[in-house]
Amino acid sequence: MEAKSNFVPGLEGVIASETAISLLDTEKEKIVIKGYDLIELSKEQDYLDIAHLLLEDKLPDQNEKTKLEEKLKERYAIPTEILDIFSLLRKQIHPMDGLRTGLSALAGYDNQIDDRSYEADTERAYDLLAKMPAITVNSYRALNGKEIVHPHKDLSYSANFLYMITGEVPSEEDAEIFDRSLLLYSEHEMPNSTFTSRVIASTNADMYGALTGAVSSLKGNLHGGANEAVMYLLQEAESAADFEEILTKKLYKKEKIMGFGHRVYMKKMDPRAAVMKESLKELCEKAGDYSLLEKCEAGEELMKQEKGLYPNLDYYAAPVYWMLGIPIDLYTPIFFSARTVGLCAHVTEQHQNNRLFRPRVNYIGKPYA
Ligand SMILES: CC(=O)SCCNC(=O)CCNC(=O)[C@H](O)C(C)(C)COP(=O)(O)OP(=O)(O)OC[C@H]1O[C@@H](n2cnc3c(N)ncnc32)[C@H](O)[C@@H]1OP(=O)(O)O
Ligand SMILES: O=C([O-])CC(=O)C(=O)O
Repeated sequence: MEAKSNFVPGLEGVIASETAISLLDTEKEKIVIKGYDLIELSKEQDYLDIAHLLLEDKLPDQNEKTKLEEKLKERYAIPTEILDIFSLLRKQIHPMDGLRTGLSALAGYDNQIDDRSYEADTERAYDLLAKMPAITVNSYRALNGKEIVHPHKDLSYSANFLYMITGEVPSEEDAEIFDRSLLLYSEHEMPNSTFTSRVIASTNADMYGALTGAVSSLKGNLHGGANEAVMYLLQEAESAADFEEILTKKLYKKEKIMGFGHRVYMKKMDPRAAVMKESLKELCEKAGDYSLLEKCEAGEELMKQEKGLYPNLDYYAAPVYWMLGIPIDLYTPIFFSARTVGLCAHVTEQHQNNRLFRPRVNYIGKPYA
């Protein structure tokens, strides 16, 4: 029997790809995006700056930024047939499944679907970036029996996205915080969903197929689905003390606590979570209600003491979304929507420098002759 000795469960630490897009540099404690530190970028830049950086390899100047905003606004609308498809979906499904269907159906409207050139993939990425808010929000609305909502072109990209979600033009502060969350979710090296999209793209499959697979990956609660799970958990508790008790019981039963731990930052707090925690503080201060922050901090302290585990981005993005008035079952679709641009960059890179992913196995089945 052929023995394979280099098996690593979950491919932990295995280098799966070469990339010029991003790196989690654990020694320097930086999330590197195209040579920049994502946390530093989050202080001065907005989500569309990062989108430009990811797709064009440079931060935009004012002229490029204006052009990008105009280009996206021209492409905001999604085909009416896709809106019809949303209305036919079974109402019980999760909005991530609605989003997946809409994204998959978009492939039918791409007249250059067989073109894998850098230029065609980049244009496709802009198209997807432009259309994700309408797909995300309108699939959710159709599942909830609500009228479709059209983009508000006088608003910025993120303010419009939040407006489409809540139905109200957001304050400048709320739009900024929402934008920051999109920026933090935009790209993160090689998580399961990015790996999935690159594996699919490596067969020469198109960008829509690769991203549709990534939606399925990101929906799982060990990945993007954790942000919704965190909010349901926080809702179970009436106070910080109550939250500690709930978590203690779960730990006793050896259950995993959503929003804690990370394959790469296992023994440290995800730096993105620290930024979202500050945003949560701002929102609590504005509301004059610190109860959610108190629960989160109590959970953070308990998990540090009991398990030596720290919050990941989902732990603090969830209460921020709650304070922004976002329905819980949109949290994971928003994460995916924000990640679209990073995924598109990876699919484009994979198409440009491709070798089919086709690993081997360690056979542990019945003996054979
Ligand atoms: C933005 C994002 O997508 S970030 C990820 C969001 N996902 C979550 O928050 C889900 C909760 N967290 C987890 O399940 C994990 O920490 C993951 C999936 C993120 C990383 O998983 P892995 O690297 O495979 O670590 P693994 O699951 O093997 O955990 C190692 C140990 O820590 C424990 N552990 C890890 N995370 C947690 C947690 N959230 N709660 C309780 N225990 C945990 C495990 O039980 C395990 O303990 P053991 O060795 O005694 O069995
Ligand atoms: O990197 C990971 O494994 C998961 C994660 O935090 C992300 O996708 O943002």
